[in-house]
Amino acid sequence: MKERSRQPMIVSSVGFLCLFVALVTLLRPLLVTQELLFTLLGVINTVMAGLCYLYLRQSAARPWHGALPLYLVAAMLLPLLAVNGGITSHFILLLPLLPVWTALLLNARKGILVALLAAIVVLALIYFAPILPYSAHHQVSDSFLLLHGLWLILALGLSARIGVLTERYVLQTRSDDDEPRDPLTGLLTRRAVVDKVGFLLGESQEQGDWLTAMLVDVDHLKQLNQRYSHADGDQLLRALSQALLARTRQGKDALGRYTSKQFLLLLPGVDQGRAHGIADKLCSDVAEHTYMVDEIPLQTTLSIGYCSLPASGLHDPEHLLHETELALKAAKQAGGNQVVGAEQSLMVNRA
Ligand SMILES: Nc1nc2c(ncn2[C@@H]2O[C@H](COP(=O)(O)OP(=O)(O)OP(=O)(O)O)[C@@H](O)[C@H]2O)c(=O)[nH]1
Repeated sequence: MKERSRQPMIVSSVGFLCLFVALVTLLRPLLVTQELLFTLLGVINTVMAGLCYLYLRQSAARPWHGALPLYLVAAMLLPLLAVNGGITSHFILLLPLLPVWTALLLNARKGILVALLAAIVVLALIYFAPILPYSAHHQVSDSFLLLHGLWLILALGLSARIGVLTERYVLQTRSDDDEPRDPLTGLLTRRAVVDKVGFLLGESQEQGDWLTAMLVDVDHLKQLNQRYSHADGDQLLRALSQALLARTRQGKDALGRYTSKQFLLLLPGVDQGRAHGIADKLCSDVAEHTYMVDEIPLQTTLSIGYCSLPASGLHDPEHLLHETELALKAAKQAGGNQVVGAEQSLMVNRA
């Protein structure tokens, strides 16, 4: 999902939610007789959504903003379900919208997680049906409740799948110009390249292939900045990012500036053996190269940590990035100018 376009979508969806809840609260008593309690809950929900909307409109984008509307909906929906007959409540029909909405606001993996959580809520509502207030449990059979629950769980599964397809469509149709770029190097920003980890991991698992994540750190940049100048350091970072970019396969690999002096390279279809070869070659090429910056010959070295995950097994993006960071940490601790793979780094960290 696009970093820059997500915030307006979050704000407008919370605004829409606020309007929807306010209208239902106002109009529903005109159409059906209902307890005062529902109007009260509706008013509370409208105020909550309104406050969230005002907050989102006024504040700068934050990484957790995408999750805010989802917490809001959970805070609105769960009390309504608890007092309005649980699984037989018509409010439950809103539940299958959540996974696809999560995929749009966050990512498809979180959408799948929300679908699982919602399925647990459905099962809990079936279990607690006899004690829920206003429950239609006494008017319907247990088998009806189970069938209704099954239908909802299927709808949640379908919604999660639509979320996955939507995310894939957006990522595939996004042109390079739309991607958020780091101003110094022109590479993808940290957020944009981390977004790609989940997408590429999902693709490699579907295709039964490997995915390698490689973190490349520039050694002793502080020393170089102090000896020459920060501007020279900037130029060196630019030259290194171009050297890395030249090694990526267009339309396949992804490269971004992960931290100020670290680059994240994502290599789909590359296993441990190939990853080690690529990293070794990169390390030695950079160490042997002399970069001309303002007519000053500069030399530097790189430390590289990588982690290659096979298609088998359940992996998530956080796990892949964590293992890669550990591998890089091991390479730095061993003195820099070297390559460490995740398995090696685990051995180093255990020792
Ligand atoms: N020129 C330049 N320097 C940067 C940039 N971002 C961070 N730095 C510098 O990178 C240095 C990082 O310092 P350290 O964390 O000690 O890392 P290091 O000097 O590379 O040492 P090791 O990581 O141990 O090899 C600091 O001096 C920062 O000022 C940047 O965008 N441009």
